Amino acid sequence: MHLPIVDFTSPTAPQDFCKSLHETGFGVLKNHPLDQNLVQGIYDEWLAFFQSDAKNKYAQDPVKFDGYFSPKVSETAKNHTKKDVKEFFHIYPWGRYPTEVSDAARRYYALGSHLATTLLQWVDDNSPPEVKARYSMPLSRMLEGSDHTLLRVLHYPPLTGQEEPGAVRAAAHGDINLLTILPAATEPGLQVLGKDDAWHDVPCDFGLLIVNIGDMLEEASGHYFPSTVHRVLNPTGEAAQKPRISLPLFLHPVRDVVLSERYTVGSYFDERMRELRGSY
Ligand SMILES: O=C(O)CCC(=O)C(=O)O
Ligand SMILES: [Fe+2]
Repeated sequence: MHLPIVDFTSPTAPQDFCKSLHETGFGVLKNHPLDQNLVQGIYDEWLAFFQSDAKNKYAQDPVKFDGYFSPKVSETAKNHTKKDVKEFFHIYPWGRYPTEVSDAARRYYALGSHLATTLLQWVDDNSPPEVKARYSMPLSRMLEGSDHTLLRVLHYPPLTGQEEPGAVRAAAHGDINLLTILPAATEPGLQVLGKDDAWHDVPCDFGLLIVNIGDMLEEASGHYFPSTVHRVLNPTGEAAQKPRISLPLFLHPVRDVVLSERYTVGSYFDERMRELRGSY
């Protein structure tokens, strides 16, 4: 499996990027407009936040889904039984936001959402006519007026050796949403499952932006754009002593957007949530 690095500023970027999304479910961009200093600043201040007790003031709301998810309540991926070795904070525009950090993550949320609109326009423009005919509205408009888009700040703590056997940083899963954008994390570890059934490292040089198709866009495109399974492996050797921070932005349309003949965004999401609960 080949994951090409597409130069955002190249005249052929939209086509190259969408070819990669179609063939692998992933697209990797360099020279993109999201400011690296902003991303680095978020990594630094949120690592300090996760290393402090302040996080416990923001315990997650089980209904609204915002706030701090400790390793004890962290996710179990679909069809897995062990909890991932991670903790995270969910940022929504209407949700809680720690006073201990600057507004950088909020600014990133807005910039990332704006870039996602451009990328969805690229996807729309480069969908074959029979795929495009399936979309109930232009893809870039699917995010309009939505406050369901989620910025997740993830902290994978250094390994202690006390982890439950078989538990990993992020077990193999597909993302539920439309599209995910993810700046290269502070450490490697992200892998994607190829059509060859083998795991491949996703390029992780600092400054790259990784974009992947979620289940909702797979459904809306009649599977032309695949939502590819990915995972984050536990590091070994010296790297096991290092924390890892990552910052996925999960783009979510409003609930009444029609994805396909079978699903709206709302009915799709509810079904996936029921399945997830069933797997606990
Ligand atoms: O931490 C990463 O690199 C990826 C995280 C991820 O796939 C997720 O949270 O859905
Ligand atoms: Fe993911």
